Amino acid sequence: MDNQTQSAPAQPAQSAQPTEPSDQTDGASEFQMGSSLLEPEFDVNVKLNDLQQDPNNPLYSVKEFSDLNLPESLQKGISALSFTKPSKIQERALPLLLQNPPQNLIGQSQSGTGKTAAFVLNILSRLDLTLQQPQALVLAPSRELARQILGVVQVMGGFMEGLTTYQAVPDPSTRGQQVTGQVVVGTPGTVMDLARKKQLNTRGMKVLVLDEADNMLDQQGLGDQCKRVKGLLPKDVQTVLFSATFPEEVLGFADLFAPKANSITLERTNLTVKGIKQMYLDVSRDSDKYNALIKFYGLMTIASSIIFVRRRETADELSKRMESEGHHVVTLTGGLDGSERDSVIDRFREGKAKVLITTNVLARGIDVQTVTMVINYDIPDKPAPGRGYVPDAETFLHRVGRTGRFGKVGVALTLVHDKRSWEMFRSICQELSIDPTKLDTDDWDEVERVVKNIIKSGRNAKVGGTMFEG
Ligand SMILES: Nc1ncnc2c1ncn2[C@@H]1O[C@H](COP(=O)(O)OP(=O)(O)OP(=O)(O)O)[C@@H](O)[C@H]1O
Repeated sequence: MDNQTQSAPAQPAQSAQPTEPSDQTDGASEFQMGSSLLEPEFDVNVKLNDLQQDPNNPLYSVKEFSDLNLPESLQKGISALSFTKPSKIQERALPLLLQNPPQNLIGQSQSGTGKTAAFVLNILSRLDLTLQQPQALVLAPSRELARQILGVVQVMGGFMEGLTTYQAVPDPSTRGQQVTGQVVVGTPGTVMDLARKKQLNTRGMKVLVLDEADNMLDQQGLGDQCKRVKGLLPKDVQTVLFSATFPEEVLGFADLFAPKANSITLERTNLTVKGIKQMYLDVSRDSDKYNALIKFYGLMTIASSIIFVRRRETADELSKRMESEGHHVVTLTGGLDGSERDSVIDRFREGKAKVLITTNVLARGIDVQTVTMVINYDIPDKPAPGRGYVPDAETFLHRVGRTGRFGKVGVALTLVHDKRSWEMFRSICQELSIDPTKLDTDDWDEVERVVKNIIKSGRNAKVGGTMFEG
């Protein structure tokens, strides 16, 4: 597979993933939406329309895409994706991003609200298609996210004659290749490597985007790489940082990374997505978590589900055990090589695999619209100087945000098994103002009924309308 692609007019570019225009931008095909449990297209659009009329909803906007002064080719790209109206972040960020001279932006919006399209439209509208050189760079924390973003660039830019892209993720088949793609999307390590080997010319770069920016700047290794990459770009590069979370301490260095940026931020109490129904199961021992998981297998396969664990080893053990008992699952961890990872995520997107076990490597950004259930098999934690490991509310929010995308509903189920895990979960819920529903392990039929009902409802009918009270 070639990392460098050129798009033909009126035809989305070829990429690592098929990129047919559909409302699933990541290359997943329509058939995934065909489950009898999912609503007819018409109902889905009517409900999305309702959500977009509600000023309290993150998908609300007063404007139409046609009000945003985008070139016709991009309007066509938007239509190819079946987007009818912008979301709040798209409506607010695009005018700020598109103004000249270009200004930096720090943009925050809940998971699944369309941040990718906001920064991709800005990039595409700033390209000079007559120049065959890198002009925009997007950095993402994982290979899978970089590939997904590239897919959006290619579909959205599918009507721009001569658009070229480059996927900068580790790939032995492209060793030594000179990068000529106008839009480069990759992980910081590979991008730095390409620049060091002079395969990537950074002098013509006009836009730099950090997706999942808080994560990229916060982690020591990644943050250093991002800073080094930025140091290679022209001084006046437009720097754009996007994430669903920007903890206070990160906003400090975000300002240094994107000086004088316009900013769109959210109140801490407003971070959660209302369509994601939060539930938990209280089991008595660590070993009972497995049995609880197995009880959920049927519900997990109604559409697609992701199970998050803390360690690669747990992912491997769980998958071996589940497979040996006849449950079909796939696993994606940093322990696999690049082509294996590509094949796992592609199968999951295509609906060929319905249950994915993974670590935090896929906690952020991944957009697979059929995911109706996220399971926190282990509660996310992070190291804190002098305090050991503490609950990680940001990662929790990103993990559960793999469901409930763009107004859809989803279930987030967290397993607690002892005092410590209970306290960690409680602290996360408090921090995020989540009021989870306890599922009763004595009545599995009821659990099944409740969860099925949520999954069946497809779209969150109205903001604030909770399925469970108390
Ligand atoms: N205006 C729109 N109308 C309809 N669907 C949209 C619109 N904008 C984006 N989407 C769809 O919404 C889904 C979520 O978008 P996206 O992945 O950009 O979310 P995000 O805000 O980046 O989420 P995360 O914080 O999890 O990375 C995608 O499937 C995308 O195609």
